Amino acid sequence: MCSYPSKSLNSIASKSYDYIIVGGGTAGCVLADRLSTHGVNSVLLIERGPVVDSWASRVPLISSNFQDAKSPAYTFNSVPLPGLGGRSLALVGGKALGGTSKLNGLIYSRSVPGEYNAWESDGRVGWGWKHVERVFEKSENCLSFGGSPGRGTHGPWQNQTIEEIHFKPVQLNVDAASSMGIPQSKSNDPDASVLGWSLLDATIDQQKHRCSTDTAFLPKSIVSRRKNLSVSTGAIVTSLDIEPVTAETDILRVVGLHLEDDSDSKKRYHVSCVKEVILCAGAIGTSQLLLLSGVGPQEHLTTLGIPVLKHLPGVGAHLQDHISVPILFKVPITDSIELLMGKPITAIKEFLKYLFLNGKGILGQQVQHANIILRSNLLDDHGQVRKHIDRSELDSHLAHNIPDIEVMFLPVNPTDRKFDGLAKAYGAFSYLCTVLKPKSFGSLRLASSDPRQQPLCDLGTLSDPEDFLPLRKALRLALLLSEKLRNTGYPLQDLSVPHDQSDAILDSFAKENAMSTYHYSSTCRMDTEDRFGVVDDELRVHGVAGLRIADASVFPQIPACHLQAPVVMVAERCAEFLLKSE
Ligand SMILES: Cc1cc2nc3c(=O)[nH]c(=O)nc-3n(C[C@H](O)[C@H](O)[C@H](O)COP(=O)(O)OP(=O)(O)OC[C@H]3O[C@@H](n4cnc5c(N)ncnc54)[C@H](O)[C@@H]3O)c2cc1C
Repeated sequence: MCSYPSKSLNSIASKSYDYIIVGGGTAGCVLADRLSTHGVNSVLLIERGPVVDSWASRVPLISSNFQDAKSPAYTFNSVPLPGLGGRSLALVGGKALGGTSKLNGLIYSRSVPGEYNAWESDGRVGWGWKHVERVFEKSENCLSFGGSPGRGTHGPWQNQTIEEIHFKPVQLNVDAASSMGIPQSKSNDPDASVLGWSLLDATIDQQKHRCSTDTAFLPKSIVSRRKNLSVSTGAIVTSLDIEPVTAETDILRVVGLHLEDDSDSKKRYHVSCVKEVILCAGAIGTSQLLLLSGVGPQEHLTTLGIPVLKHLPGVGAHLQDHISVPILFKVPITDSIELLMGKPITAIKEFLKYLFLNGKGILGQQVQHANIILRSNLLDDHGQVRKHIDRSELDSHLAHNIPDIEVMFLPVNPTDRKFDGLAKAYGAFSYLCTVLKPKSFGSLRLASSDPRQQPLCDLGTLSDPEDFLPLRKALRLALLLSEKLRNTGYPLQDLSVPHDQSDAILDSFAKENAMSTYHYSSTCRMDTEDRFGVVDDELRVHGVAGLRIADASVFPQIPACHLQAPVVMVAERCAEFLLKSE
């Protein structure tokens, strides 16, 4: 079997390409495919990590375990976070062709139409739901609801909803939610109400393999065939080559970039760009690279001795993440994913089921099967659904109805905390209570001018006291659900649970237990320069010609969903902008 046709640094060095894409992650693979389809433009995609295509990387559940030594993940700690009493949080992302889509939790979610209508009403021309719906549709091949309004069946990126719920507490929770007046709603249905529980769409293909953006958009067959497309892996871009357009002007233009072997900093390479460079290095990598290249807040760059080419204060100024707080219970080990560790015979059975029964069983699924997403003002102070709700409050197209909390049902311990007997004597079930529209935000700054040193990431978690309001409601809703489970006789036992439901106890529980949802975003927001924006409505970096950004950095605010589908939508949109301008 021939290996992936990745190009060496020597073979691309000193050459010119029409388009150069930095970062072959979730967005970068989409863009590389779209820009090279017609064979007119020469396209170079540069990815820092390797090509990963092992059997394990395709099995949905196994490939989601980013703590496994073989996972193509990078991890590092945030700076100490004042909102969490000085605790740091672990940050995680993908470092491989396909980026974070190689190891994420597989959820495919677009957020509600109101999300994009809010962008539009805030001035982002061409980003309302009526503009982006068809773009979501274009990328996807929806295997479950194909033919439903707004769902695509012709795109390369497959997703499906697996109807079978394996774990009893998940089933009991969706039953409990229904009994509390939270109805089932269809995942990603643009007309569904903003109050509902859903079985989730997941980027799992027909063969029950993970469908990451490298396998969907840039399979070996495409890259081998397209002579105008070069993919180079294991290469880190260390800075952009930016010059004044002419000697008399202060208008800047990107003309190429500098790069090195990721594991060897001795030799430097350069490639030139004829048309544009597009940054797809993720919300952390993209802002880091701009800062390293002298594009960012003047004061910060000067402190590090980096020559300031363009003073752009918005770069790295608005790092956002969803804030998650897990409540954990002990459950019988057979009712949790921990059974794969604690019960070797069951693990072998699941393995054989996956192999020989067309991906059936636990391994062929995502970790998170179902969730509740809603707007917290639909709950009263005790976490109960309000008695009188006006129909207009449920309309998902309205910007002021965007859901702001999610309760995920996880049949596993999602934290890095160790508990005696877990995965041996018992398993874990957790409610991951998440603030989807945090007011808190932090920043990304360089630790040094060394491109290999991780930047200083301040996630800003719980730095805005207003975030405690939706969080308390999410925690109370989860505790109500847990009571309903106990009332059915189900043996839930406390593992990490708030002692009571007073505001003070819930808030301190949140501070002690909050974790990253790994949804970094908005470090190079799409907005005008005077409002701390970094890119305009066609994703062009303010003040630097020939440079765009298309990844999780550009969201004006973090979307109220898991981020990979909106990231792919942004990449598709960027390809449209570029091809239209030819
Ligand atoms: C553990 C985890 C679980 C998640 N679960 C879900 C989920 O279930 N559903 C969902 O929708 N979202 C999920 N997310 C979030 C989602 O996957 C990401 O937000 C999204 O994939 C980010 O896409 P991106 O293109 O912006 O960045 P990435 O996919 O991270 O791509 C960036 C790429 O750029 C490369 N790169 C960076 N710097 C350089 C450089 N200087 N030179 C060359 N290459 C560089 C990196 O190696 C990487 O491959 C999860 C995230 C994590 C970490």
